[in-house]
Amino acid sequence: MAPAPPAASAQEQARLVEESKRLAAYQAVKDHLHPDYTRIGIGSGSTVVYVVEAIAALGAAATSGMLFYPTGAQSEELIEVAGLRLQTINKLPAGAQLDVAFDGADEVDEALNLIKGGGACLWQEKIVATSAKKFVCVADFRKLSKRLGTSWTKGIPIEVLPMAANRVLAELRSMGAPDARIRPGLPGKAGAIVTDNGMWIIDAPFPPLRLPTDEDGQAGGEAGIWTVDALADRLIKLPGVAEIGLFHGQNGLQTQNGGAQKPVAAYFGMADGSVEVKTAPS
Ligand SMILES: O=C[C@H](O)[C@H](O)[C@H](O)COP(=O)(O)O
Repeated sequence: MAPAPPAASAQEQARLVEESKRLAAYQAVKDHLHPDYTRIGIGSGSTVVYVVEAIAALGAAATSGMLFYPTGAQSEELIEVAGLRLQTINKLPAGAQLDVAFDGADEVDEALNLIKGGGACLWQEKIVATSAKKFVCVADFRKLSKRLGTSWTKGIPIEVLPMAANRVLAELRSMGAPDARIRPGLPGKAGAIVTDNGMWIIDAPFPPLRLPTDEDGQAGGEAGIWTVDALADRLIKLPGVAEIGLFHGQNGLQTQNGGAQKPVAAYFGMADGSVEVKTAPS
């Protein structure tokens, strides 16, 4: 039997991950940013950096007629530094939609449900994604998963009003996430992390979330086992919860108030240099 190939060094692994993010972003922009688009949503995180890079690389002649809508302080800065035209989602005329929104994810399941908020951005991301005619997800190979909560085990990020955080924590623990905790601030910041919206984040690790097609696909919280939709519907109703990092429901354009939380397509940069595209079931 041939000896197993040596494991990639940490440095090589990090390079692979960055390269796969870049590949996914460039492909997603190529496929989904049409030249006649005028309103583009830009998400948050390290993968979106490459989305903005890919858009800026098209040149001013291609992008000068486009307005870019951020999902927080980081993407606002990315847009400005790239020389793209910044606009706020609050200025979107009534009844109008973004042509497309690009964003990353922490985990994507086979039905294109997402966990988001690993970088403490999720509320504005959900507003921008659901304001778009089509939402496109960009990610690296580590994010591709059969069920949410399998590879992203830090928990579902939940944005909460600080004065209600302990009440929400108690609810989450009784719902099947005994290790739910308030996310601490980064080094140099005492106390909890504070979001762009002045809220805190609770990370709630639940057992992997089921899909309706699973054998136990009706799981509604018995013994802490949930489907994505049942858990999301319960979480968003907890008093004190501002928004949740589960993007779920239907794919594609759906309501009169906006589009879907789930992407129409998810682009994954793979370790072998290819890009795998998963599209929403019609
Ligand atoms: O809070 C952060 C956002 O939801 C990000 O889009 C998500 O965490 C993915 O980030 P990254 O592209 O850095 O993995």
